[in-house]
Amino acid sequence: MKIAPSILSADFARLKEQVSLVEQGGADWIHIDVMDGHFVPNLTFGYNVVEAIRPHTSLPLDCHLMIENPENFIEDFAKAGADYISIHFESTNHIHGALQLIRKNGVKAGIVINPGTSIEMIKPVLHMVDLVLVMTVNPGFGGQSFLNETVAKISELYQLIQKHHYEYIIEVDGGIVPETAKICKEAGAEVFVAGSYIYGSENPHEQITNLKHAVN
Ligand SMILES: O=C(CO)[C@@H](O)[C@H](O)COP(=O)(O)O
Ligand SMILES: [Co+2]
Repeated sequence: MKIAPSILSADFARLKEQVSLVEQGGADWIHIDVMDGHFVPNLTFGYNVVEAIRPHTSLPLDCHLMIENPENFIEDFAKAGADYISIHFESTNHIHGALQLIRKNGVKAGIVINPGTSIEMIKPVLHMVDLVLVMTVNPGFGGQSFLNETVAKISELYQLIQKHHYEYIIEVDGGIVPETAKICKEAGAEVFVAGSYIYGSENPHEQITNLKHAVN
């Protein structure tokens, strides 16, 4: 089980320290939310932030691209030091090619499924991903409430791994606190993204420990 703090809720003026803080607190991955103001109604940062963070942590950098036509930036994120690049099914007309391009650049490939997207849509690419990121809120903002109706999708994705021997792991993102993390873990999730629960606290270390206890 892996805990992936999302720097979306970190203090951007002290990003280097904020990344070290969660690394020392037991985080397993660093989750990086990239938003373009088109695919989602919010704007964050680009691959230059990945490049800036890379020398300051040994943890895998998990890049969640909420951008239109992500294929245009995959090489840049790979060169910047991304370990995982996850793209939304709806963000490109060429999902198959974009996922191929991620792996071609030596990076692990993830597909992201929105609360309103059915598993049926992503079935044709499940054999070619290392990760399926299940959005447990609508993408675009931190601090939203967990959507219970997304849990059935985690279970379905987990059953598909058993049935077809797929190699992906399941990550959940949005509204993750110990209670919701436990529900997702029981459904088959292995990676738990948390932004406001960790960085919104005076004691991020304690919050990471709470999440670990809930899922281990
Ligand atoms: O991708 C996103 C939001 O679009 C997330 O990664 C958020 O950063 C999660 O924030 P919390 O719900 O944990 O506050
Ligand atoms: Co995210």
